Amino acid sequence: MLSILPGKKIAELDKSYAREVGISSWELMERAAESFVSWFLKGFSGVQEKVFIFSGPGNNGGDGLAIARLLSEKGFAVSVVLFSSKENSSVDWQVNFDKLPEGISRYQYPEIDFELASSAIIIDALFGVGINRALGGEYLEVVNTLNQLSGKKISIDIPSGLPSDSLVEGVAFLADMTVSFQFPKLSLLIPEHSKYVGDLHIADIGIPDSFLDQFGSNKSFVQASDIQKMHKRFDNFSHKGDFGRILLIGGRGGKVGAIILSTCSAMRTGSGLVHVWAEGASKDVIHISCCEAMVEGEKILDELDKFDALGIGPGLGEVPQDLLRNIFQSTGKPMVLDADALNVLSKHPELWDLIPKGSILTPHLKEFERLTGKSSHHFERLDKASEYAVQHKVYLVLKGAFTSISTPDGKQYFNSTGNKHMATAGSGDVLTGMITSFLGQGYDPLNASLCGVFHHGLAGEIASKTKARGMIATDIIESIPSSFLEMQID
Ligand SMILES: NC(=O)C1=CN([C@@H]2O[C@H](COP(=O)(O)OP(=O)(O)OC[C@H]3O[C@@H](n4cnc5c(N)ncnc54)[C@H](OP(=O)(O)O)[C@@H]3O)[C@@H](O)[C@H]2O)[C@H](O)CC1
Ligand SMILES: [K+]
Repeated sequence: MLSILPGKKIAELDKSYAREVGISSWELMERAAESFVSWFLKGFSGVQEKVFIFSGPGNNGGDGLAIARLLSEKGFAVSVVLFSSKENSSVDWQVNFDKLPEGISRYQYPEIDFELASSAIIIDALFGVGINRALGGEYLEVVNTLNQLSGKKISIDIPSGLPSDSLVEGVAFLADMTVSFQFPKLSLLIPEHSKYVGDLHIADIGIPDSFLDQFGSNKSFVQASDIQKMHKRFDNFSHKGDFGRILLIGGRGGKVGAIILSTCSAMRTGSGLVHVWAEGASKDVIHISCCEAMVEGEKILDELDKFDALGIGPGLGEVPQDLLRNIFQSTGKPMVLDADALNVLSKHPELWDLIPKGSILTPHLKEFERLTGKSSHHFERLDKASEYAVQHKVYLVLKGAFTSISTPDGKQYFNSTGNKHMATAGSGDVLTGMITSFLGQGYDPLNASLCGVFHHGLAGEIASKTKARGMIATDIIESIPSSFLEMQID
């Protein structure tokens, strides 16, 4: 798992890693440049030959110069635009400046005709994690101009102008793609910055996770290789009881569709037995839509002990708080709480400390706001999520791009799968079914949350390859099996 370190720790990280493995800071920069270039060649080989690199005075600018050299060696027509004098630039910038091959065109700002750059790929190497104030003067001027150009724009490490751990002030580079080194900076994961970041790619520069761990970050970025290890393995003698018996509670009135989505997704996630509590006419509809499920009446609420996990909320509608209170008091097992169950909790904070420890709450941003009040930005929301999880000893899954999972011990995990097409009705109900299913299969609440969120996102990515903007929640469910196949989970 990749630790997410604050920007101000990165210089320290570089220094101590270079010392540990006996390489120079320039060699580490070279690795970063090579990693960027190998990513670049996969997407841009033969597409476009002209590249303009805007290089600032620090090591981000130094990365830009090293990349200029490597791309020029690969046959691209590279130009660099410089801002500071050599002596006012970082040491490794100077080394890379001296290594620039003859064939690279050099411009000293403001002596550049932007007309030349307008048909090129623009690489932003103005500032990285060392930015310490809002853009001003010629940097502001150039970023404003570049932001008007229509060609492909790529940022190295972080779009220039974005601080690594706080909200942007003023102007920042609008990248189509950002290639961040080793781990994503926190700032790249928040919704307010999404228009600057574009598509995010993480470029490995060879610093092992275990080395990053020494820096004691409580935030991590979760990738496929982490998730693979969290899965339980079953064998040929496993029977449906081993895959868990779960109960889903919701689907009242006109919202039966929500609990059907949760039910079908729990089945597709591998649950052995899925029971659904529903009322009135909803029962028949559930039977018809998901014939593998068992539909239960009110009496089942007296038999909660026989279930390995509960998922409560999708399509539940307004219910008296006593329903939740009774459920909380009659089982100590962790459960998944979503949608209308969260709305009951928002109105009744007196229930918060009755929630069984280790339960998983899955609010989207609006539901989270109802629970904890308005936040002025996502950094504040993340802090509140962490506080809530610690205080009430629950897992708080805050849904959205890079869904975060806050834990009772103060850690925060960020998911790496999913895309914009998943913002569709019922997508959250699918997630509830998936997490409840994993919980019922005996995964601990953290692994159930991480695996649920990861496979939900991966299934969404797979479905959107053929459905794109037309994707609906059912398509995500249909792609859950492919997400297991892709990860070689049998
Ligand atoms: N492990 C890794 O991830 C590696 C990352 N690398 C790259 O290095 C940068 C960080 O480099 P650093 O030199 O620390 O910082 P910057 O390049 O971002 O620039 C800092 C310089 O800019 C000046 N500054 C700061 N803000 C402004 C501003 N708004 N306007 C003008 N100038 C500004 C600052 O100096 P001051 O004295 O003026 O404050 C600095 O001189 C990282 O992002 C990666 O790209 C390494 O290449 C390899 C390992
Ligand atoms: K940059």
